[in-house]
Amino acid sequence: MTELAFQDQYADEYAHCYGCGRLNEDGMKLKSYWDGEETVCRFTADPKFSGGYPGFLYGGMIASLMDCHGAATAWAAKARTVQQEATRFVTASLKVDFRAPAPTNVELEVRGKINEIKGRKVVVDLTLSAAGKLCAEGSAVMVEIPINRQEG
Ligand SMILES: CCCCCCCCCCCCCC(=O)SCCNC(=O)CCNC(=O)[C@H](O)C(C)(C)COP(=O)(O)OP(=O)(O)OC[C@H]1O[C@@H](n2cnc3c(N)ncnc32)[C@H](O)[C@@H]1OP(=O)(O)O
Repeated sequence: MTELAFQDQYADEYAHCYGCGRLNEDGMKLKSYWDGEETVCRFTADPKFSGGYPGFLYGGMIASLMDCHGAATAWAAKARTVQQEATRFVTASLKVDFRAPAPTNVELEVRGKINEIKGRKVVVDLTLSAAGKLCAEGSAVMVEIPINRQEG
């Protein structure tokens, strides 16, 4: 059985994100899934995304991976909790602590854990690891777009 990624279940109008939109031809097309009570997203970064030193990822990309996986985790958490499809979550706040350099050309694992669900807000705790080593951790406040937001 092939499990559908969270991002592949977004409505078309919300599927254009550079990080995770399935309809963005130039994007990274990140995919997030449930793993028990946590969520997981795996991604191997091309060396062109290096930071100041060859072989290691630049910080903006680390934040981007955590951001997109956080938004997808919020979407899935809402869908699982209220048994009703959510619209799309946008990032209100993203905090990242960089604990160790993250390598390029190595599969990275981004994990999400629901910290709080309150109304349209979902707070997600996030980690990013490489070969079991923690490289970054943080949290994101994600807010669901109201259905009529685009019309206003
Ligand atoms: C950007 C959307 C455009 C239109 C949609 C087109 C589709 C796009 C689809 C793709 C999108 C692209 C995806 C991307 O690229 S997401 C990356 C970029 N992110 C954005 O562009 C988002 C810009 N910001 C906003 O649009 C608004 O500020 C949002 C929607 C986030 C909240 O404003 P809104 O007035 O709606 O909500 P609220 O004020 O009632 O707050 C609700 C709850 O959240 C809490 N909170 C809020 N901010 C913060 C904060 N900084 N720290 C901590 N908490 C914060 C707040 O206390 C409250 O919680 P509580 O007090 O009840 O506990």
